[in-house]
Amino acid sequence: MFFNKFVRTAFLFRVANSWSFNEMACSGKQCSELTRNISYLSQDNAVALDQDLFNEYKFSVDQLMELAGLSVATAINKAFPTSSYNTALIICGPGNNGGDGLVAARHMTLFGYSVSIYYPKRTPKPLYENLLWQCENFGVKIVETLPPPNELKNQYKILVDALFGFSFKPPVRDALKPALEALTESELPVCSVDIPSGWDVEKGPASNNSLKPALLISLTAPKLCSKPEFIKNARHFLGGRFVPPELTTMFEARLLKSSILKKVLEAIKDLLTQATFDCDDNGIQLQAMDNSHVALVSLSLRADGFDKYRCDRNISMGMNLGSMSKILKCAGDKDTVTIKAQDNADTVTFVFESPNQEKVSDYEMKLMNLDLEHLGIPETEYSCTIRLPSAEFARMCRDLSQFGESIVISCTKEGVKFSASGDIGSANIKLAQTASIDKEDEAVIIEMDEPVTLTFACQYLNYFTKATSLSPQVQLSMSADVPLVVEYRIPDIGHIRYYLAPKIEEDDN
Ligand SMILES: NC(=O)C1=CN([C@@H]2O[C@H](COP(=O)(O)OP(=O)(O)OC[C@H]3O[C@@H](n4cnc5c(N)ncnc54)[C@H](O)[C@@H]3O)[C@@H](O)[C@H]2O)[C@@H](O)CC1
Ligand SMILES: [K+]
Repeated sequence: MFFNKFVRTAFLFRVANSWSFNEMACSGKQCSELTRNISYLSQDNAVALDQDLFNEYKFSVDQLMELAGLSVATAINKAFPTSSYNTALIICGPGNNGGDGLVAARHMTLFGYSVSIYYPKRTPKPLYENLLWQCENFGVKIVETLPPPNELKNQYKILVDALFGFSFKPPVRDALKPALEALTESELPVCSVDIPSGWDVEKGPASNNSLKPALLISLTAPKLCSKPEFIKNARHFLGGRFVPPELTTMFEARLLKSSILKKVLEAIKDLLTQATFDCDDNGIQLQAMDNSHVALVSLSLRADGFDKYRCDRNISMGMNLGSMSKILKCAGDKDTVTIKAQDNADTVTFVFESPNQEKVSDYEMKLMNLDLEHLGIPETEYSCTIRLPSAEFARMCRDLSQFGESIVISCTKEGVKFSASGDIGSANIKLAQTASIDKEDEAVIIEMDEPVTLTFACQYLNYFTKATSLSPQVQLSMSADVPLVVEYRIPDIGHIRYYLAPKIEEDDN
């Protein structure tokens, strides 16, 4: 299905959730700001989207056309109000673009315009015939012969270009040339429906003589020719609410158990007050220095570890972890959690569902603009790696921190020793490699190329052990003069790693 592959982008969110039109861009400075991150459809994609709307989403042509025509009339009324532009000529072509023009004619009449239609090549289908019939009954004048282009401005204040839409293939055939000439040569402001007629749907205007619309109303989604470099000073609106809101989400990650996310947050929130979650096809990454710039936290959650994961475009979401933690506290441990975001949005949504779906709650959190500070972590071969039960490590760090501010970790052939000393005395805990590994989770495994002894701040090790509930084992990797890595592998989904620089031996004098 084309939709699912392609069209979950920002602007569709706007289409689905806004009124029947949205001003996306206008002349001057605002233009580039507002259109900067918009995605544009190629001609093939526009046709495929059209088919999806009919076939997958069961819209009827008249339904879409009615909304399209209403949004065209509404945008025109906004850009060219009846107070100054009370007479309009709508030039309708043989296809659906022309049909949009016929619908717009009816609505514009109701808005107070005096509307005429030029409809030279009528397609004998009940849809168009009925629309034309309705126009006549609404008092819309039907023009059979076009006056020369230079005389149009004596009779009309604006022209509406409903001649060709996204199915146009240049060059224009002779029968419709006069209609196009009227649009390009009249010197009246032209309001183009979906595509400025005569333009290449993807490459824009063919030459300097091509139509220069004053207003463009893109329908459903802007096509490539509506990029700012082509439409220059035209005002640009997006019309039509055709897209189911569900499809407008561009990022969605779902975990059957919210407890994993809660635990992840518990494991980082004392070290970081805010952090950026970088999401792409592969999953979610977070990398940040702690508040005092001593330790580095690196979190990786793989896409395949989620029960559902979709990320149509890379996004970075800056989050306040205190706020996120408050929100996650509202989820029951057995609740399913879904994180959702729209492209370009300034909020992220957390949805919690109870196991039997009887309770569904959603929480929207404001995102933050954080400076991205990506630190390359070099691949390092470590002299020692020690794997031990995470609960054991937590307990040792807690116990030893009663003796002093630092813990010395010393890894030799005999085993690994954790020690601390201070005013009340000293403490040493020695662990030897487990002789036989019956239960992997309880094993102590030491791999050593060279003995290493390093000193670390207790406070940070204790922060790291907040991740204990994420994994039964923890791995410590050490080499002389490089940061210690404390790694917790989160089963089936990823890992959290903490990096901490060793303390330099203090000179007693
Ligand atoms: N899918 C959507 O999202 C919607 C599409 N709508 C409208 O539908 C339009 C597309 O409609 P259609 O596919 O019917 O196509 P068009 O309205 O773009 O025009 C096709 C007609 O123009 C003729 N034509 C093509 N190239 C020509 C040339 N070089 N010289 C002379 N005649 C030429 C074709 O023979 C055909 O009769 C859109 O641009 C939009 O305005 C709206 O009605 C509703 C929503
Ligand atoms: K058009």
